[in-house]
Amino acid sequence: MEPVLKSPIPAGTLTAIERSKQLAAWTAVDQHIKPEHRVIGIGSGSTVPYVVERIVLQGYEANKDRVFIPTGFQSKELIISSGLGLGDVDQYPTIDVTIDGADEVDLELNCIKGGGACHLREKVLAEAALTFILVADYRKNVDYLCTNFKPGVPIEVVPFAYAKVLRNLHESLRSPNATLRMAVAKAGPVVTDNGNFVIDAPFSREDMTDPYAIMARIKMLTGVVEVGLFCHMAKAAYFGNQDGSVTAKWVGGKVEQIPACQ
Ligand SMILES: O=C(CO)[C@H](O)[C@H](O)COP(=O)(O)O
Repeated sequence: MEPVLKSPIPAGTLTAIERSKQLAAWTAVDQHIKPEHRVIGIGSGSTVPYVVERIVLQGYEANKDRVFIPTGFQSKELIISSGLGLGDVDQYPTIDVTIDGADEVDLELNCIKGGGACHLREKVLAEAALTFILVADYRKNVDYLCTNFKPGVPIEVVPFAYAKVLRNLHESLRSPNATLRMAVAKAGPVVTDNGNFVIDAPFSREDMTDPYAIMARIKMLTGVVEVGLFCHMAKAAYFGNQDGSVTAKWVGGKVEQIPACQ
């Protein structure tokens, strides 16, 4: 039987923010996950379940020969519970399309990622992808990074180096408020899927005019595993808006307003 293209979530039960995440995710899937795509990267966060929701709605025939690569524990569980085929990036180092969320996206499609502490695997899957697409709600659509997302740039570090990297950030990299991310329902720091810690480092507007430069400097600090600044990687970013439309920003500067899909 052909799938019915509608959300399994009853209409009207989503908040405005959740609806905007869903709109972005659905539009990105409709535009970028095509029948010929066999290996698909699935990002992390609260927007990505809507990506998987729309992929599932493409139906059994479309999905039966596909492999889905997760960026962490959450997306692995999502892939399995949705009945999709699971693979890993060491088996599939070339991915057709990766779709992922973002904490903030600037005019040039540079973005902050790692709000969910998954940015190491997320960056590997973004780099492995022939096409990397971002999906987010309207709050993430900014001109400069660190505008609305106040925690700053997530930096994954090996545990024994965290104090040294914090000192480097405070003293040499102009991020005096960089802090170790603490867990909420556990005493002590957040531990990533890779067994590492995360530092959140806010940067000034001046530094965020050239996020690649600051990313390169942070990456050079010994003990840093990965930086949650993804520069010059995304082909397009989709933002769900409060009025039901979707804004698509493309690499090169083109901006489109897309009516909501049904
Ligand atoms: O980078 C991420 C996880 O490491 C997420 O993609 C990012 O935090 C966005 O999440 P959400 O869709 O919940 O806003």
